[in-house]
Amino acid sequence: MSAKQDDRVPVTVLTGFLGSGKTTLLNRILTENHGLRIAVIENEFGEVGIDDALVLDSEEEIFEMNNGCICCTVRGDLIRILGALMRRREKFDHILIETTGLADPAPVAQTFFMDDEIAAQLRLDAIVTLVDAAHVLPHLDEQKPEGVENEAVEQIAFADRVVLNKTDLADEQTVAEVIARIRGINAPVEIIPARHADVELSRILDVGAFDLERVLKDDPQFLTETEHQHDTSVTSVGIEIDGEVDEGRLNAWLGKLLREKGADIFRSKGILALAGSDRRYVFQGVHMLFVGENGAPWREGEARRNRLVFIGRNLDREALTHGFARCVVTAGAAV
Ligand SMILES: Nc1nc2c(ncn2[C@@H]2O[C@H](COP(=O)(O)OP(=O)(O)OP(=O)(O)O)[C@@H](O)[C@H]2O)c(=O)[nH]1
Repeated sequence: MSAKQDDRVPVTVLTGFLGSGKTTLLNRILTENHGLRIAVIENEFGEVGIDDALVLDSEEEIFEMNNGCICCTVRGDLIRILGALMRRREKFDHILIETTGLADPAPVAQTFFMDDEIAAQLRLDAIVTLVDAAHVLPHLDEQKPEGVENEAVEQIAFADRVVLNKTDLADEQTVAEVIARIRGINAPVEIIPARHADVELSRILDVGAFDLERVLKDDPQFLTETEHQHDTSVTSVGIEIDGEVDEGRLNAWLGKLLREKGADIFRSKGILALAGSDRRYVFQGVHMLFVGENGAPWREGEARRNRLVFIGRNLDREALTHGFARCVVTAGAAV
């Protein structure tokens, strides 16, 4: 049966390492005029959830799963949300699942084959993996302890489509090297180069690309494997402090921090209240690169609460919390 004859609801799994551009692609999908009604399930890694504020307002239904990783601890929640969606299946045409940057897509994909009720109503359409052309190589090269998987490699191995994103940040030689590495992990995968995840949606949505036979050939245990081990050396530090932030101090602190520790700080993001501004300030960092921009205005009477998260290795919670607290100029209580 071809994907077009199959009347089950197609599901796209968006995966890719921390900071590779999943939310950017999600926002593109949510704002583009494709006529599809999409239900979105979002899973975020980090003690403090930021992505809910980064996903653009849209008509679509969005379910957040922030208290664990979709590929293990909250898989039960995923099944429950899918179950609830199936009971209202006439309300949407497509389901999109954004995994955390540290998720192994295999257990998420398994969900669509191991639960009979789900398998009868939903069809895994494709695993779409975002790859950050500028930052992926060191993550692919990381040596992990025995038995611990390399998530960046797994995400590419399981991809039905790779969106090779951030080609604006990498030179030609690096892009060619990244493509060769992707081919080495997953030879037949379609690779779509992109900037700011500007992909033609017809190349990634409703493409009928997930191929269970191919997966079983590469990984005969796919349908039976239940155990996998995460790299527990990657952790997160979340900070929530009320008050207003001095922009000069913030830039000096964050600039120095990411210059010195950017190899270990894989990802940073935050929603901040800058002194003198009535709009939220959104900052996003991937290793040493960071950008800040104004977001939506604070609502009347809303507490100016700064929320930040750092994800990486060897994070010094106290130094990060104190460093940020020194950028806050009006009195606030650390939470
Ligand atoms: N220069 C450049 N920046 C990009 C591109 N795509 C995304 N970004 C920026 O990279 C940062 C991370 O992008 P996100 O879409 O939040 O990445 P993500 O994969 O959702 O990140 P996690 O939440 O950590 O999993 C943001 O500041 C984006 O604006 C690109 O192609 N080029």
